[in-house]
Amino acid sequence: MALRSPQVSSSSMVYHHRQNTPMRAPPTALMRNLSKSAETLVATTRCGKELKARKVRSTEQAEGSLVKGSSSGGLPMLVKWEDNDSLKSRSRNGSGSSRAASLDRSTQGSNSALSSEEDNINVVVRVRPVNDKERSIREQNMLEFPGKGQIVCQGSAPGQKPKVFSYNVVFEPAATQEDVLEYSGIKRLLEMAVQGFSCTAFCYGQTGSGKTHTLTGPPGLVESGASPFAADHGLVVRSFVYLFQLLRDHPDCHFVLKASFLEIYNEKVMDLLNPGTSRKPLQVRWSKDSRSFYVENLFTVDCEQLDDLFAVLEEGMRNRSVGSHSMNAHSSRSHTVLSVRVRRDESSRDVRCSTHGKINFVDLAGSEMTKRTNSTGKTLEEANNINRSLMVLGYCIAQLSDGRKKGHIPYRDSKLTKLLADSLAGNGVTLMIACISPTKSNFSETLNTLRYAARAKKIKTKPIVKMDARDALILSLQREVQALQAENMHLRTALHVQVDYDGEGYSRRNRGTPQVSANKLYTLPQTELVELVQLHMEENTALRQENTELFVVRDQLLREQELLSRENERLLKKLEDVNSVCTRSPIIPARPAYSDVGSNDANIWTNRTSSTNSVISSNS
Ligand SMILES: Nc1ncnc2c1ncn2[C@@H]1O[C@H](COP(=O)(O)OP(=O)(O)OP(=O)(O)O)[C@@H](O)[C@H]1O
Repeated sequence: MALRSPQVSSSSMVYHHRQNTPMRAPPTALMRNLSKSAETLVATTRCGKELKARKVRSTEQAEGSLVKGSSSGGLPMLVKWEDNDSLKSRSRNGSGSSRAASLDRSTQGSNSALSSEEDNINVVVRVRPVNDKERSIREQNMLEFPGKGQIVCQGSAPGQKPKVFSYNVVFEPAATQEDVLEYSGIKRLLEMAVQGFSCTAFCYGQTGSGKTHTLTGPPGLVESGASPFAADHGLVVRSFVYLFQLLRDHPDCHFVLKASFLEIYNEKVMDLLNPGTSRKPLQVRWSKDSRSFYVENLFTVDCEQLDDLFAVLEEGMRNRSVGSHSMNAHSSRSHTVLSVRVRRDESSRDVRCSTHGKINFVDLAGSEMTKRTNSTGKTLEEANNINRSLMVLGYCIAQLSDGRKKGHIPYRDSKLTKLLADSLAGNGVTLMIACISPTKSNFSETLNTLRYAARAKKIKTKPIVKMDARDALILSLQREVQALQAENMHLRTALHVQVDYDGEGYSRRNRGTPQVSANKLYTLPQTELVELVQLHMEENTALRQENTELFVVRDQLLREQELLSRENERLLKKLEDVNSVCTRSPIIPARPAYSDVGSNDANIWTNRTSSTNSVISSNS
């Protein structure tokens, strides 16, 4: 197994987060599969930890091709998000246990065909508690939670009607970080990332509404190197722990994890794991192969242990741009994207197949009313850039959610939307966590966020599994061969053609594709792989030809059968005519008949009238 067996059960987990142990070099199995242009770089974090990373010219392009609507052993059937009614919102007293079961269903059906059905973006809302400042000025609470994923916003002016919104789940102010892990649906995303899907969880909302708190906890917690089991840790650390649990549950698979962490600051993409002295921005490019945007030359860290993922998070959190304004002392001044790529190598039958899943955690900078945040100078410039990119995001969401409009979606108008394009309307699985504040002074921003979130709920994506082109080809050819063999067998049986089945396959004249074991397939040189693919293609063609011939024979037989039955009908009709003539004649005996049902001579031809006839003749 490329990945070292993780030790993550809450009781047995060993956590070395603050130790200065260097990360392990990438396993040799991985080295072979990386592009030759990749170079290994070593960076040292501020706490002295080595981040050994591979800088690949095009991380996305090296990832192989897409397989739509196909299945491989172990891929999950896509399950629709639960409807609103089945997911109760978290109550103030902390009850909410019934939701776990309904979300967990998504992991079932692991042998079913992978559907390419559309999937709605899952939208949950988290309401932060009233803070000390708001409490000190006795700010009014504007929100009510009637349950069933609903939020009621009281009218801000007298006589104004309350507005009701509904979502998949609503986390009330009393909800804990653990509740968000359990009931937001993030576990499903992680499970799907392990299965090969591209998944994204992003937090959206106004400044100070709790986005960073939801993802990484209170300010400074991650950087302080707190235990991974600290109650305040956000979704990211909790997801890392859950991810390693999932990997441990698949001992038959090889996993390779790679992580990257970037921020979009003033419309420039910066590498948070390799900030360098000059903070040179990275380019966002379009990949023709994967048909998505990617960041060129992004630092990617091989993560063999849970500890490695924590180091990546900690380093990125130290390097991200944070500022202060009147609404948030630790305000994110950039959008950040933390990505963990999960490569899974699995052997099923004779095929070794690799899937490339991904989980992105996106912490968006909050929208700001610059008047309220009293922004000036640098903070004002940051706020303008943040608001501009969020406006483009909002426009894309509005366009995508309107099923009637099929027009242009302006992804290219900002770096943020370029990088989120695939999550919003592409081939990914997406969770949006809309963060809001409950107080009256934030009312209009809260309404805006709730409207955004309601729109996002209507967006559909079409999740697909990413596989290596070679694996995808061999897998699909083998499936086709199997389907054709089954058809062949069926046709031969129907036509009573002799079939010699030897346990491995049917005895065939020209077919002799070698059965290569899973391990051997992996070690085969390129030339032999090409030969194997060619053999499969030849076998395919031969089976197709034979099946076509069998179909022709079957059609001929069907035609003959039809002719025969017509002839039968004609003869029967003739017999009827003869019989009717006979019954009309007093001297000719009537047609033969079956003997009475139930008599001992059932189904034996008798001629009831023949005895009568003999009587008649004797009488005459
Ligand atoms: N659910 C919560 N429980 C307790 N404290 C919270 C909660 N949500 C937010 N806070 C606190 O409120 C403050 C602001 O939250 P946070 O920095 O996460 O907001 P933000 O939406 O990320 O803001 P910005 O967009 O400006 O970065 C922080 O001190 C945070 O710890």
